[in-house]
Amino acid sequence: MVEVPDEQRLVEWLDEICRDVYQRVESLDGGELASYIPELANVDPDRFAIATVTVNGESALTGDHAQLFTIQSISKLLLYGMALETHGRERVMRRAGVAPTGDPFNAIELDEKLHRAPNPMVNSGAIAITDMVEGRDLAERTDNVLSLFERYLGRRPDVDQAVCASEHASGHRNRAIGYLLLDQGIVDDRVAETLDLYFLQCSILVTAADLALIGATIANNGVHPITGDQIVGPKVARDMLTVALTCGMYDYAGEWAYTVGIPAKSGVGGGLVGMLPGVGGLAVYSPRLDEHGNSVRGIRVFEKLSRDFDLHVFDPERPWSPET
Ligand SMILES: NC(=O)CC[C@H](N)C(=O)O
Repeated sequence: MVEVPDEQRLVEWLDEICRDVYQRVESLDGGELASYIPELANVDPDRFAIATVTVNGESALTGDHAQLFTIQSISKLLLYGMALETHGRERVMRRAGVAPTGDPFNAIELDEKLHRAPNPMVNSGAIAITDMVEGRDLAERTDNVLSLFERYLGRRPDVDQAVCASEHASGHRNRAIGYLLLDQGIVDDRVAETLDLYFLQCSILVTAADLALIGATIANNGVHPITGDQIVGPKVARDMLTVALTCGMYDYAGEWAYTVGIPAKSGVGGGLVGMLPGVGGLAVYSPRLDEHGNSVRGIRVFEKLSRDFDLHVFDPERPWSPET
């Protein structure tokens, strides 16, 4: 059983283990920058950050933790939480189920029997969920999304306009998904606007430290570790964690749940955030991706930490299991 220090020394310990794993993983230079959205290839491939924030709001930050990058698919998790809060589980479930697909995140795929997207973490489900953002027009709906992020981050985030324009220019597959959702009666008849909003949410700029804070909030039953605000209800946080564990890593989700066992969400911008329930959030930024669209170094950091410290949520030796 791994010995973890008490609350006072926890953050120092986290700092130490993150610095150590950072050094061990830094030399890994496999993977490619995402280029199907051309603007995403314009980042420094060597950037690397590891950030942790505990449920008490303490943080340990290593490497390029203040570097901004686009959140991409990690936004899907936050929007899913907002949809559950605003519309309730039943209405959300009518649009997106909770079945992992085993297919790439941008597969043009619907559950034809149930007339819904497979899950909210792949593009079809995410677009169906973004369609649920309330507001009379794009400006109002954008404002709602940015306000949601503001509650998690403690500041209103910026949007990378170049990436957003690039997504817009190259997003034909997402457009195809949007219109398929309309054809199936899953979304409302404002697909072009909803896609604009989806491109925008993916282009929101965050740091690894921001992601760790988001993770810590979700891991803390939806209570923000610093402001103490209830950002999402505990049941919604539970649903977010569950879907993150089963679907958060796209077609790598099964292997991820099996080997790493930490609810997590990745994005093609190179961000990866994991939630350790009751403990905190752990985030990595490194933009070189594997064939699934997950950060290569990000995966390695989580694999090592999970293995070395028994962090799998079902690990009987887990240092922070409820009974300890
Ligand atoms: N996996 C991702 O991060 C995908 C998000 C990206 N904006 C897309 O829609 O293709």
